[in-house]
Formats: sequence, C-alpha cells, structure tokens
Amino acid sequence: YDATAPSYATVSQDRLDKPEPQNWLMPRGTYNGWGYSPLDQINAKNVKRLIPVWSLSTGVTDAHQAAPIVNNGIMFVSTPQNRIIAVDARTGDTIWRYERHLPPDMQQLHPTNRGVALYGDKVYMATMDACVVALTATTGKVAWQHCVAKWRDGYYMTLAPLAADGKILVGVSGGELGIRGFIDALDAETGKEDWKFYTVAGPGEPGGDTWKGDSWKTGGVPIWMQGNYDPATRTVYFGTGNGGPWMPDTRPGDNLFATSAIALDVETGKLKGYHQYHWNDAWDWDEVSAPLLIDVNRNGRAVHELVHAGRDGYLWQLQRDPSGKIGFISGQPFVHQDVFKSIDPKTGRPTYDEAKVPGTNKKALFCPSLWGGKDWPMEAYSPKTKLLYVPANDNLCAEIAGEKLGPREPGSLYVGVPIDDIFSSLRPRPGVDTSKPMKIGQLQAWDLSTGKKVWSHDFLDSAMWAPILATAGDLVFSGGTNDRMFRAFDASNGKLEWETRLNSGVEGTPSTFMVNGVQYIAVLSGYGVDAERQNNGLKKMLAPRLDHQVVPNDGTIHVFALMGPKTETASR
Ligand SMILES: O=C(O)c1cc(C(=O)O)c2c(n1)C(=O)C(=O)c1cc(C(=O)O)[nH]c1-2
Repeated sequence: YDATAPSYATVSQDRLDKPEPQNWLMPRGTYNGWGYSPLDQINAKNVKRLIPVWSLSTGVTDAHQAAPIVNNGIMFVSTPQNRIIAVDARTGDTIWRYERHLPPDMQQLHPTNRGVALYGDKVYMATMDACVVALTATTGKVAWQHCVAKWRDGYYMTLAPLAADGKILVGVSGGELGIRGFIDALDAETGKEDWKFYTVAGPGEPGGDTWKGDSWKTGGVPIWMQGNYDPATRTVYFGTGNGGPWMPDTRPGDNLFATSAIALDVETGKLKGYHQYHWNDAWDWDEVSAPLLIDVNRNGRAVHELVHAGRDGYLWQLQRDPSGKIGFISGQPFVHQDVFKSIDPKTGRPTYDEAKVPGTNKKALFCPSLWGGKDWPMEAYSPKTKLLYVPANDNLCAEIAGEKLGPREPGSLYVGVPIDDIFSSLRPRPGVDTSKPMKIGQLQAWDLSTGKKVWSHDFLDSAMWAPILATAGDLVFSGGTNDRMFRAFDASNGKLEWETRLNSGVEGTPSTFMVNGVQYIAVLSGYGVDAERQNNGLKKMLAPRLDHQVVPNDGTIHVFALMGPKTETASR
C-alpha cells in the first residue's frame, strides 16, 4: 500500500507479519521490536535538508511517548488522558478525535500512553482506567470496550496493545499499588477474554513456591510495555516489572515471574519459557521493555537471540529456542552498576552486594538509580549496521530506605518507601564532581556478535529518555534530552548529523513512513512523568546549573521531510 489519496486499508495478520516499508503499523515497526525502517530516502548524506512539514497540538500536556502509527497515509496518535487523534499523514488535517473521559477522582501516577494497535478495521487503545477500547478506524466510533480490572483496586494501563493472531494483548500497571499483575488476550472482534496469564505465580502454579505466605496476592509484576512476537513459533515475548511492595524482605524468595523475560503461547497464553534477569528485586528495576528478537552471527552461525538492555544496567543476550524455552548467553554492564558482585556464567543469576540492597529500615545507596541504566525507552537494532542502539543513563545512583508497611488499601500506594523519598532519591555516582558538566545520558551502539560497545554519543547534564528509530538511510533518530532537541545521528559512528529544537521535551517514539513517494519522520513532543521527575532530581543535584531550565510539557505531533518540490505540495 502506498497511498496517493490516504484511505484506511484493512490490517490483516499477513500485513503485520510482513509489514510494508511505507507503513508503520506498530510501535516498533515490526514484531521483532527492532524500531527499524528499510526506507532510505532520508539518509546520512541529505538529512541536513530535513525540514518540518506540519505540526499539530494534541491539546494535552505531559508525557507523549507513543509512536505515530501510519497505515496507507492515515496517522493514529494516542496521548495522555485517553485520547486518540487520526490525521492525514501528509497534511496534518484532522480526520477524527476520540477521548475517553477519566473518572474525576482518579489519581494518575503515570499519566501517559504508549500507543495504539491496528488490526482489521479497528484501532485499539489501553486506557488509564484499565479498559481496552476498540474504535472503527475510519470514524473513531467505539466498536467495543472491555475493562480488564477495576481502576479503584489500583490497576491502570499505559502500554500499547499488541495485535496478533486475532487477539489484542494488554497488561496492567500498578506495581506501586499492590496489584497482582497479568496479561490479557482479548478477541479483536468482540473484546471477549481469550486467555489470562498471571505474572505473579500463585500457590500450586509453576513458580508459586518463590513467594511466601500471601505475598503473591499483592506481588505487583506489572506489564506496561508492549510485547514482541515471533510468528514462526507463535510465541509472544514480554518483559515484566518489579515485585511489590518494593522492599525485598516483605516478599522473600525469587518472586517469579518478576523482572523477567517471559515467552507465552499466543494461542493459549501458556508459559513456554522465561529468564529472570534479577531475583527478589529491591530497586524498582522493572524489566518491562520486551526483548528484541535478533539473529546474531556468532563465529559464522546465526544464533536466535533475545536482547535486552536492562533497567538493572546490564545488557542481556539470551537464546530463544523454537519451543519457547529461553537460555542464557551473556550479561554485562552497559553503565556503572555496583549491585551485582558477579553473575553465574551458566545461568546468568547475579549475586548481590548486600550493602547495596535496601530493606525495611535499611538504607542503601545503589547504582544505577531506581530509573535504571535504561528505563522504558526502547533500544533499536539495524540489520544494516548490525548494531544495537541503547538510550542509556550512566553515573546516576539512588538512595532509599524502606519503612514498615500498614495494611493495603485498594487503590492507594503500597510501596513501603515514602513517595517524596522516591522522587528525591537521585544521587551522583560517588566520586563524580558535580560542579563540572556531568556525563549522564548516552546513545550507545553495541556490536552483539563481539559483545563490544562500538560508539557512544554522550550528553552533558541531561538524561537520555526516549526510544530510538534506526533506518536504512544509515541514521538513528531520537529525542530524550532536557534541551528539547530531536536529533539524527550517523548510525555507524554516532556523529550528530542533524538536530532541531522543538516546543517541548521529546520522549516520543519516532516513526517513519512514505506517502506519494515522500519519506516522512514523525515524533511527538510533550514531556512529563518520570523523565521529568528524574530531571527534577538532576536540577537539584546539579544546582545552580539547571536552575533556569524549563522543559515544557505541551504535546505536539511533528512531521519532517526533505526540503523539495514534493514536500512543498504536501505542506501546501
Ligand atoms: O510499577 C508499575 O506499574 C509502573 C508503571 C509505569 C507506567 O505504567 O508508566 C512506570 C513504572 N512502574 C516505573 O517504574 C517507571 O519508572 C516508569 C516511568 C514511566 C514513564 O512513563 O516515564 N512510567 C513508569
């Protein structure tokens, strides 16, 4: 499909299995999670001619993290506050807007939304009040809605749904509210539940013995990032979040399947395999960004791998078996990490420095910080350069101590660390001189065959908090820094090739597509949630250097193309 006049084209399973380069049908472009486009009209030689074609205010503020999803010239964008906008991708003309009003007494811990899914003739969104809505793609009218849990019990949703095998897969947030996490698969046509997988193993279930007493009932393990999918083996891969409450002594044991990669049968939801990155999490290191499915050349042999740059600061390379079983290959730090003393070379299981493990009435300083070496923003992989691109945060640590928990009240925080302590927990790496510009955010490029870092582009006095887009034009695109820049780097050496300053901070997932022979790059600006909370921590840490810095929150869709006759027509 390459639209001359944009019109919605039915999204079949076949189109999702083999997506067309012109379209961007899911947050990472393809099921393998690469965030890679084979388009190369915009490339390292001409990217200096990239200009804005149109922009559109979303009408809301806060963290705009979704990828602009494009099907046959029609763009779908979701924003905080349960909204979707459908736009003509060439011109920015609005086709429809949808809003699902939130209950007025609802408190949002993470007011964001990571995108829509397309399937058949519908658009799907997971909502803050823990429902899935299906809209008719051409009209924006509700086709069905199904609530997977009660928001008053502390469940909410921020992730992009994953559409596969006639199902819409979603998971729940609430790791700080004493939930029991799960993934639901809903029938794409009707919204009826097909299967449910609990991420906290219950008594008698496999993994159930890794929770003591009733701790499983409030064990957390949220799923707040979309999964990836292997159509060949019909296996979905998700990353799982932290155990709850935070202090590990409240839930002794490994706590399966927290902070893990899990493989589920798309048809039945049955667990096929898992790998727990770190056991009995104590640092809020959700490992929710799903592992990327990459075939890595090892001594001339293609190894089917699952690759994940962890919030725990380790770059994990795992083996994926056709049966769904997951094996361990390697793990190594990509930022300063002082918690793991070693990892078992056979299993990857880390041993901990006990002084770095916080607990109830036990304070600990640990690195990386509780936002991790990399929070949710996704890595990208280019099959052309064979490099993995990681949005990393180095030289940051956190200090927290647990307090005794009272009884859980449904819908209230159930963390065991005062929320103000969490937001003020950020510390510099011991020994770092914060009176000088500090190296924090990095865009790193890794050769997965050798396990070596090939280059790193460093940002001073700023975290790096945005997903990466890689293209066949030998470019990688990303925002993520506190100066409102959106940038393009040379994919092979990390050289900055182009940057433009936008209205707000940029933590959107960039996407690219083609209409009428013109390649476009799209990204959302709009800053907030934990990028902003961490930046507030940096402002305190680096005072007075960032005292006057403002990173506005206003949401906007931005679309760019190369200057030339065709873009002039497109932008009229
Ligand atoms: O435990 C959870 O349920 C949960 C949910 C979310 C979310 O849904 O966005 C975040 C986190 N945890 C979290 O730990 C975190 O660092 C985080 C950052 C962000 C963000 O949007 O920037 N969300 C979340």
